[in-house]
Amino acid sequence: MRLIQNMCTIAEYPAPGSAAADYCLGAAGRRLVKIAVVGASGVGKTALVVRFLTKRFIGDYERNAGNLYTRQVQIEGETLAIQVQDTPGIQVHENGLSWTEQLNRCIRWADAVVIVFSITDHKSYELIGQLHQHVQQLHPGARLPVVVVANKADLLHLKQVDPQLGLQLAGMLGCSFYEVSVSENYNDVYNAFHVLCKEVSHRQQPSSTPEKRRTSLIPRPKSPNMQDLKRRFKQALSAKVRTVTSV
Ligand SMILES: Nc1nc2c(ncn2[C@@H]2O[C@H](COP(=O)(O)OP(=O)(O)OP(=O)(O)O)[C@@H](O)[C@H]2O)c(=O)[nH]1
Repeated sequence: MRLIQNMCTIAEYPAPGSAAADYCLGAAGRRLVKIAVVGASGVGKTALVVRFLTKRFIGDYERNAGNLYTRQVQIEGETLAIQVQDTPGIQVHENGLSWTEQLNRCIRWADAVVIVFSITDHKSYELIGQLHQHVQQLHPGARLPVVVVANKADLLHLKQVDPQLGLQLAGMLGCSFYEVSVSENYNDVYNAFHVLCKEVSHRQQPSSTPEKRRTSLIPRPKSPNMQDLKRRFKQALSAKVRTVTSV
């Protein structure tokens, strides 16, 4: 759903690489992490995004047209600019899921994706596998970091999905998993985004991989200069002459 009282919307569905999309990076010279939040309708995507951005739970929204929000996050001592793209709920039709061009553009734009389902809605859980596959298909050649979030953990009396199933599925897909109640707990929401930002941040710094660090610490042998070579050649020659004379 769409937040009635807009806070820090920059643009709606920015084209990748557009001025709006790179606003944060350009303005502050910070590294930028772009996150898309996807899932079925009504699972709490907007509530999750708003909670992450403002720490507040606001239960009153309009239907989502897809807003882009921004904030800054400290990751391992560095301040990163985070852009979070809220998306409209995935529509399920008789012949499968419908992927709008808007949604595809968002997923292509993103460095990482949050897939949300609600423990009160089994159908929203059933979409996760397809959603994950679709996300990876739109990023051929690069495995995009994805976190699976099971929301509405407070509504135990309406539970249709055991969060344990979410954990298992996320494990099978190679994703992190968080069970949250957006309405009751800020920390879990923050942690889900934080782990994703950290993963993206590490990927953006290929030079800081342990392998690269290790090689950069090994001193390169100095190539001998011509003077040095001449000196060594003379030394070797005179030693040979001495040996020959002494025979
Ligand atoms: N009890 C409870 N309600 C929640 C929670 N998270 C969201 N909701 C409510 O669930 C409803 C749907 O939340 P939204 O954030 O609008 O869901 P959405 O996924 O953005 O929905 P679409 O825009 O239709 O795709 C709202 O009434 C929220 O207040 C939660 O953790 N617990």
